[in-house]
Amino acid sequence: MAFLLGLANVPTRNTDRRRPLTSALRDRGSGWRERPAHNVTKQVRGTPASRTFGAALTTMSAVSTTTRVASLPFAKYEGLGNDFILVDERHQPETSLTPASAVRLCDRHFGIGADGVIIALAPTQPDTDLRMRIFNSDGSEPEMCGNGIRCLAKFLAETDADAAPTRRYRVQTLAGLIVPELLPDGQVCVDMGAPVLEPAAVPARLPATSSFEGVPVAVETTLDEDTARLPHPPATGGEHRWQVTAVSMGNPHCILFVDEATWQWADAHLDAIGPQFEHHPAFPQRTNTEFVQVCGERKLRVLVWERGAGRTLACGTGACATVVAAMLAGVIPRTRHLPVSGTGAAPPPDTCLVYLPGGPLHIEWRLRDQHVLMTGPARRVFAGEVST
Ligand SMILES: N[C@@H](CCC[C@H](N)C(=O)O)C(=O)O
Repeated sequence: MAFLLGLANVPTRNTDRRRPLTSALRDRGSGWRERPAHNVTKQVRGTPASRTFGAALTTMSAVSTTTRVASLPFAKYEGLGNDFILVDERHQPETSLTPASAVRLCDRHFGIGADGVIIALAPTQPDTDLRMRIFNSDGSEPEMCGNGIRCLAKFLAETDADAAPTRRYRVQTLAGLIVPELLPDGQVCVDMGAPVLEPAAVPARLPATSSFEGVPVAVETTLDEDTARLPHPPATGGEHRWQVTAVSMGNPHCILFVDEATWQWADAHLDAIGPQFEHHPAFPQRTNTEFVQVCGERKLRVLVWERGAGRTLACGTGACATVVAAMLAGVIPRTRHLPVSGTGAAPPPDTCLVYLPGGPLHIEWRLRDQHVLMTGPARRVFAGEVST
């Protein structure tokens, strides 16, 4: 409540000089209404009576200033419409924010509005530049966030006014070391590490149906357990069985390859069916869910329901997990390009285009080390200060 009062009383200061805050908010449709700024100055210029009233307001404002809790500088970024509040706390090893404050900041009506809050902290491991923590908009803490880490890299470079044409950051996350790199064209390429495929490690209570390099994997496994409770597209007459592939990119993903009609049905009913997959007993730590349609050679169209955030416009870890699942399931080929001696030609990478509602991501599942590389945009929307 203290936060809400603070937010109502204190005009947010737009520290991004390039753009007025209110126009940025209006443009992005953030749902944050423009509040009248302190109009005390106007009132003190009126009649003696209103001058007194104005003076009283000034005092009230001063009182609320002294009782107000800390003001938190932030910047809001988006990666394909997956939006985050970025906070720089690299001067300390632990964050001052709590899951509850993250929920309030992410609120699209009473807060700044975002899918999550990302905090940059001092590193606690050698050979790393910083530690990242992230809270989903429901206050839960995921292990990783693909779009978020691109936003983090841009935020760090812009905060530090880093003019270097390329910049790599070695970021400590709950999913291990992740390395985003700013490219000269403004995009960010992230080495997301290798996927985790063993069902127990995803974690998913699903039987292994196949193996990949000696590791058991749950590929296109029927969600038998509780199938009756899951919704079914009407066209299937209730006989539909959901086939899922479980992949972790540090965080769990449940990937479903569906036809056009089912994709459209899932899109129309996502708010109802998303939570049923997210909380399905086969995923003991809940799951992100991707409904995927193959829409061309090495092109996938993905609808996302995120654990802890609901429907989002994009999910970077989801796009990576989807490409891994598609190659494991043989939905798209994984070409074993071996360098041909003598030609000198570099083998074409196993790259896919993943179309999310907010736009496309380039994803490569690299043969050399099984790492997944994700390339896409990240952009500052506005910056300001908010009382917490
Ligand atoms: N949008 C993110 C994923 C954020 C975390 C996710 N909601 C979870 O709980 O695992 C991305 O771009 O990867």
